[in-house]
Order: sequence, then structure tokens, then C-alpha cells
Amino acid sequence: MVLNPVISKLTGKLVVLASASPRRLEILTNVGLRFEVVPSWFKETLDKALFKTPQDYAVETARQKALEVATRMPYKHLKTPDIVIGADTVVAVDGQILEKPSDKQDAYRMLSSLSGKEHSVFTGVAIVLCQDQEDKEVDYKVVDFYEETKVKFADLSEDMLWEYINSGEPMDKAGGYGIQALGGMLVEYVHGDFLNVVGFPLNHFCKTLDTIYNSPPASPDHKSQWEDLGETWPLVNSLSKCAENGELEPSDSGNCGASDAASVSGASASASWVQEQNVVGPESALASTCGCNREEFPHKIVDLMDGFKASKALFAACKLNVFDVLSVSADLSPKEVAERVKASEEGSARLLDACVSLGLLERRTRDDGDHVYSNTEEASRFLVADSPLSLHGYILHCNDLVWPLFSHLESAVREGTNQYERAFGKKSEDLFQDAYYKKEEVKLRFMNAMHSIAKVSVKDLATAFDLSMFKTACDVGGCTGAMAYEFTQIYPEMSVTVFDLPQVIAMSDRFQPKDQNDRVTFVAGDFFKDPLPKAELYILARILHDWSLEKVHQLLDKLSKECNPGCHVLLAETLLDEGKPKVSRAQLQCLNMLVQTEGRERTSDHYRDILLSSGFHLLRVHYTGNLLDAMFCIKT
Ligand SMILES: C[S@@+](CC[C@H](N)C(=O)[O-])C[C@H]1O[C@@H](n2cnc3c(N)ncnc32)[C@H](O)[C@@H]1O
Repeated sequence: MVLNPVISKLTGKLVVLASASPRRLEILTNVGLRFEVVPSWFKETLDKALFKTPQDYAVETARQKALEVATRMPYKHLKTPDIVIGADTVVAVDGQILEKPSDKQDAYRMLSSLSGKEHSVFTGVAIVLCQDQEDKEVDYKVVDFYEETKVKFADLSEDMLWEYINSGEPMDKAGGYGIQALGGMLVEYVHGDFLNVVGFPLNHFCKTLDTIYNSPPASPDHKSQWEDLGETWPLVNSLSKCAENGELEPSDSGNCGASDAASVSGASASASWVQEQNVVGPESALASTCGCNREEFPHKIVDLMDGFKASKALFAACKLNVFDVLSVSADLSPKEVAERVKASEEGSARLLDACVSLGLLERRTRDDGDHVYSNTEEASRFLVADSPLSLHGYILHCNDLVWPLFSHLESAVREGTNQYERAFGKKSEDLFQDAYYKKEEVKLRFMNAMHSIAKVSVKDLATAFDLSMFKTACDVGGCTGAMAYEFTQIYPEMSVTVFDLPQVIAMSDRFQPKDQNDRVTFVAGDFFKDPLPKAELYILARILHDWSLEKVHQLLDKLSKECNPGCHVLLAETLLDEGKPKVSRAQLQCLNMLVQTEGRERTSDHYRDILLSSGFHLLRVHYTGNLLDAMFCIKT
């Protein structure tokens, strides 16, 4: 097995780790694997008594975790992963399976049962291989295995046990210890793979990948529509034969002969798919000449083609207050929803079902056979208009302003300018005065949008760096004060002045939180013309991206003149840096700035240069993973 080529086989594939364990994440990141983390919702509640061995239990739990994520992603995340990796680690001693302790007493019970004895650590791993099918159903194959490592603990005194328990380390770890940290001091010896005890048997995992991707095709003259998959699926082919011969049980963690080979089993009627791979039929012969075969079907492109329909379904449901109606009474039929939102029953029924398919609503069948609909947890939190973290305001802004502008994207690309004139019949010389603030209702909608998006993104921004040394801050272009309030909540010593245009400050009253404090104050002015309030820290969130380079320099030069050396600036923008998480979101946001503004999103390197020329030094960059990245700067 050559390590790097094994990992590099996964390049370009959507690999998902169905585990939130930071230890597994670190082990896989360290070998250069690029993957997304989608923690499994599968509860570790399988009845242990039903399993012959602890390893069977660990493997089945790993399978269920991985399958839960693999089956959730296509409809919740609207994308099908190529591979989902699930893992479950258990400790076994005296025929007992030990998982994570529920409290300190449980940790004590576990650790004292390990004292002075050898025990086994089993990690079950499941690799789910996902395959989009022609009929839009996804097929799943599971390759699973386990690894056992023997560990011996020293005799542990009561003092030692309690000191370790009180360190807090045992609580989220199988068997109540972490070998890679303080728990390592309890261990006399380890026989086997150390990383398996940490939580992930890397070596066995790589060998299994190697077997999946690098073993020679099962039959050299196997030529069919599956030819392209010959390299990818040989293990599936050969092991499916084992299954056909009755040598493998589903979820059997043993194997077909060799002692450390992985087992494979299909989920959701996948056996037929496994068998189909060996069929050479007229249909497959035709596939290469007429149209594309099922493997070539461009799912990603078709999903993108449908993307606007999904967005518009969300926008329409928000605009019609579907989520608000369902937050007042759950379990409503299409007729009941239609009456409440004043829409047709037929149209409402279709919209409700579309929202179910997008993971925004839940549907169940009543005793009388009718379908009824309720909000998902996520919809209750983020789509109901008066929920504290509602995105309703931003979604209406997207529907009423961004959507019409985006429909002229090709003109924006040709001309390199915003599309107000085409979309709304008016040219916008000054974005705020001519577009956002021309009419009261549009201004309110814009402020609502800024308010809602600020609330979901500000916490990560405010905690990106330790800002506790600042007693005074000025949120330049701080709009409704949503960010300012959050900063004062997180930093109880900090006072924040919100500086914004007079027509915005005049309406800021409407957005004040119930628990408002007197450390947030509002000052009206124009940041290009008027002096800024004095502060130790200036916050500029989503300000620079609105403006041309010339205006950005103008604003930063002015700020630089008004503040003293040592003064800090916190910039929040959506950075275009390659390699950061969700860079496509930033790229799309940059198109958004093209159709809407005279500005653009930029890279942190670009900001570094811009800042330098105005006398600021970019100290640190933090990718929050949400909408706004953070840059911490100082006036030199
Ligand atoms: C994109 S919004 C960002 C709001 C807020 N910082 C946030 O991130 O949620 C830009 C803000 O800059 C304000 N703004 C625009 N031009 C301004 C000017 N010349 N002087 C003061 N504020 C201005 C707008 O009113 C608006 O509140």
C-alpha cells in the first residue's frame, strides 16, 4: 500500500466524516484527506445484548451513523456525498462494553473496572459508498471493518482516579479515558494500533481504501457500462460474489476468507445494483453510443439547474408566511394552510411538498389519511419571522431585490456594473441614497435584512479574536445596532457607538432588543464626510465590499487620519481566499456585489495591500465558516 495515492484517490470526491470527534478529524486531516464534517444524528442506543461481540456492536453503530448521514445529505444538504465515513469506538472489559461515561460516577465505575487489567479497544469503521441512480434514488454500499487494540492500565489509586475524573477529560471518551492526553499516564502498555485507541484505525482504513480503489478488477474480461467503475468497485464486485454465495451476512464484520479484509453489504435494496455490475446487456452496449449511461448523468449540473427553483420555493414560502402560520398551529393540511396564507389549495399543496423535499417542513399522515405539515426544527429557528434568529428579513430582501438584479447577471457580466436600471428602471449613482433608502418601505426591508443576517453571523465574528482589552468601539455603518448589542453582551466592559446615515439612525429604535443596555449609543453621520466617534476599536462589517477601490481608499485614509497609532480595526467581509471552507459561497457573493453595488468581495491578501497603503497592518485573519470572515488590523 502506498499511502499518498490511496488518499489521493479521494481527491475531487465529496468525502464526509459522520463524526464530530475532534480526534478523528485531526487524524484524517493530518494525512491530507479533504472532507466535510457532518455529525451523525444516529443515537448510540442499539441494544448491546443483541450482538455476539463488542466489535459487532461497534461496527453496526458505525454503519448506522454513516448511513444516517449518507441518506440525510441528498435531501437536507441537497448534495450526494461520494463517501461517508462513520466510526464508533468502544472499550470492552470482562465481557462488558464501555462507551462514554454519563457522569462522574459512571466514569469512576468504568475506570475502576479497567484498573490493573488488560482491556480491548474496538473501533468499528463503516465506509458508505454512495451512487446517484437514474431515478434520482441514491444507492448505498457499505464497506466495514473493525480494529482491536489491547491496552493495559496500571493499578489506579482512588486519588489518581478522582484527580483524573475531575480533570473533565473522561467525559466524552469511550471507556472514560483519552490515551492521547492525561489518560496516557494511566497506561502500562498498548498492543496494536495506537490511533485505534485514540478513535480511528488509520492504517486499516488506508488498507481498506487501497483494496476498494486499487485492487485489480474481479474479472479481466469484464466489459460493460460499468467499465469506468472497474477500478472503483472491484471489492464491491468480488465481495458481492461472497454475499451471493452466502459467505457474508449483512453487517457481518467478518469477511470472505482473509482475516483483515473489509466486509460489504448493501443498504436499501442495493444488492440488485451490485449484481447489475456484472451484466453485459444490450442496454449497456447502447449506452456508449446513444446518450449517456446512468453513471455519466450530470447530476451536479442538473442540481444547479434546479437551484433557482429551490431558492424561489424558500422565498415564496417565507413571503407567504407559511412558516409563521405553521408556528402558530402545527399539523395543518394544505387546505388549512391555503386558507391562512390566502392562496390556492392546489398551489399550497405543491409548495408544501416542495418544502418537505427540501428539508424545510415535515409531513405526516393523519389517521384520516390526510397529509399534514409542520415546521422542521431549523425552520422554527430561522424561518419564522419573529424568532430571535430569523432570516425572514434577509430572505425577503433576496426575493424582492437580489432576485430581480440576478436575473440580469449576464448583462452585469458584459457591462461590469450593477443592474438597478434594468431591474428597477432607475440608475443608481449612490447605492444607498438611490437604491436602498429611496423609499421608506425599501429602507425598512434593507434594514431588516441587515439585522437578520447580522444576528446569525455576529457571534462568530465577535469571538474570532479576544477583544476584551477594548473599552470603546465604533461600529462604522452599524445599521440597526444588532452587532453592537452582541459585542456588548460578549464583552461586558465594552461600549459601542453605532455610526450610520441619519435616515438609518432615525429608524434604529424599531430594532432595539428588549434587554437593551446603555452601552450602545447611536450617532448619525456620513462616514465619507463627517468625523467618526472616537474609539479604541473600529468595526467595519460588510462596509468595504460595497465600494469601489477608490472609495475604499478614501474611507480607510480618512479613518487612518482620525485614529491614533495603536488603534485597532476589525474588518468583517466574505473573503475570497482559496482553500477556505465554502469558498463557492464567497464567489457567489462576489457576483451578488456585481449585480448590486459598485464594490466586490476581495481576498485577505488584497485587503492586506489596501490596508497597508492607508497605514494599517493586517495582524490576523480568521475564517469563521459562516458568512463573514474576520480580519484584525492595527494602525501603524
Ligand atoms: C451592507 S450594510 C452593513 C451593515 C452592518 N455593518 C452589518 O454588517 O450588518 C452597510 C451599512 O453602511 C451604511 N452606510 C452606507 N453609506 C454610509 C455612509 N456614507 N455613512 C455612514 N453609513 C453608511 C448603510 O446605511 C448600512 O447600514
